[in-house]
Amino acid sequence: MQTSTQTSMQTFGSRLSAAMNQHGPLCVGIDPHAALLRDWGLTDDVDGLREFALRCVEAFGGHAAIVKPQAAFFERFGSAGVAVLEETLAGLRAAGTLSLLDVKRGDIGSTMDAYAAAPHRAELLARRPLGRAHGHHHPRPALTSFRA
Ligand SMILES: O=c1ccn([C@@H]2O[C@H](COP(=O)(O)O)[C@@H](O)[C@H]2O)c(=O)[nH]1
Repeated sequence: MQTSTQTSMQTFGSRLSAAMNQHGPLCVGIDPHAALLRDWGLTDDVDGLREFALRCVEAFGGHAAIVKPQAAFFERFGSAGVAVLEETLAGLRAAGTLSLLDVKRGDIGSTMDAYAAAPHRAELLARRPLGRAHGHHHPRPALTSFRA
């Protein structure tokens, strides 16, 4: 058992390498979009989100090299969703599992839809679109939400 000081003294690369040696080279995504919550028999609200995320922590914590929650699908429920995201990250850390938080604001359609659904209260939001290689569909949900 390592202390947190010993853990923080290791480079991220050496921790990832050790985790991959132990669990294999799999990065598991947590993408709780509305259709997936429904498929799992959960409600598309913050309670359903929390249940989904905690099931993922239970399933993957201690069993995968690294886990990647997609922030968009938590942020769409505002600060309550962000609290679930924090709980998810804390759960992974407690299980000794590395996490990679995906917060890219210029992304594929499904995550841009979720970012656009987040209840921001600003008049404008700065975003950086993906490059041409990823297609041009991504800014549209955000533009639509802010036009409303
Ligand atoms: O180049 C990419 C493409 C997607 N992602 C992330 O993966 C999930 C979406 O996975 P799907 O299998 O398409 O549902 C989402 O979190 C994307 O941000 C990526 O990181 N890089």
